[in-house]
Amino acid sequence: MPFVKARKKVERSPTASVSAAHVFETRGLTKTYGSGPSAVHALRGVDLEIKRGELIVLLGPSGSGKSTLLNILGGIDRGSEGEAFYEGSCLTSMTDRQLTNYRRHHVGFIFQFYNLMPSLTAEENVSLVAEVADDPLEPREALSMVGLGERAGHFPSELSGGEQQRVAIARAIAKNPNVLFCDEPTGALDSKTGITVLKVLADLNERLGTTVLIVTHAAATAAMADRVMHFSDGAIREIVRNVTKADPESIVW
Ligand SMILES: Nc1ncnc2c1ncn2[C@@H]1O[C@H](COP(=O)(O)OP(=O)(O)OP(=O)(O)O)[C@@H](O)[C@H]1O
Repeated sequence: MPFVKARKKVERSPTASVSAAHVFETRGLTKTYGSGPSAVHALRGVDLEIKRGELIVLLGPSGSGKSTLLNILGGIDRGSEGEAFYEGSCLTSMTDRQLTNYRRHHVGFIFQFYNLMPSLTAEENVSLVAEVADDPLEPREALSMVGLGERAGHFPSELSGGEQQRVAIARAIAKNPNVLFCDEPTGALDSKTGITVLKVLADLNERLGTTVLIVTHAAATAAMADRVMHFSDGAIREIVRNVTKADPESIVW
């Protein structure tokens, strides 16, 4: 029986809220950069619903809007029109302070480049983030969860690319977030190391019930998802539900 975390309460935005049946919901979400003839329509009216504990993979060509959606759901960016809800609270109308709180206490980010501090050990890198969270995991516990408990005292330069990415994952999960946003988490890794990293993400999703969203160009990753959202030209063209989730190790790359 997987251990499912108690959900933390998000600070309510003063405006509309929907029922919190889903961890995320968007309605007619658009994002336009610039204006006039040079405007870029990164999102053209996205409607989606994501349930708690789902593992979602977002696929699509370069420039189709995947990272833009991830950044808006993660509170890094704001939509132009439409609405995005987290646990029933409207992200699109939160103040900057509320969005900062949301990012700090509810979400973890993993990017292609690990952005570890080179002068700090793995444990110190994880501690930095855990210090600002309100219900953090012990840094060593987070490192153990990604299989690096024995490497806590090592510096990034002493770790392989895959190990550094696992430290970055430990740093993200040490906040004990409800949602993990992963933007090309295996983009800088060879396929074997990438599979190790994907396995860690699948394991966290399974064991902690953390909702995981993965943006990737590696189409084979789709097999490990509950649902796959296919993007094209700023819109979701198709959503495919997998009957069974594949173990990342069984995926043929
Ligand atoms: N800050 C910005 N200013 C102007 N245009 C932007 C900005 N950020 C993104 N865009 C544009 O928005 C569109 C969607 O970008 P986005 O990064 O979401 O695509 P993506 O599907 O994640 O692409 P990739 O797979 O290459 O990362 C692209 O045309 C991009 O150039």
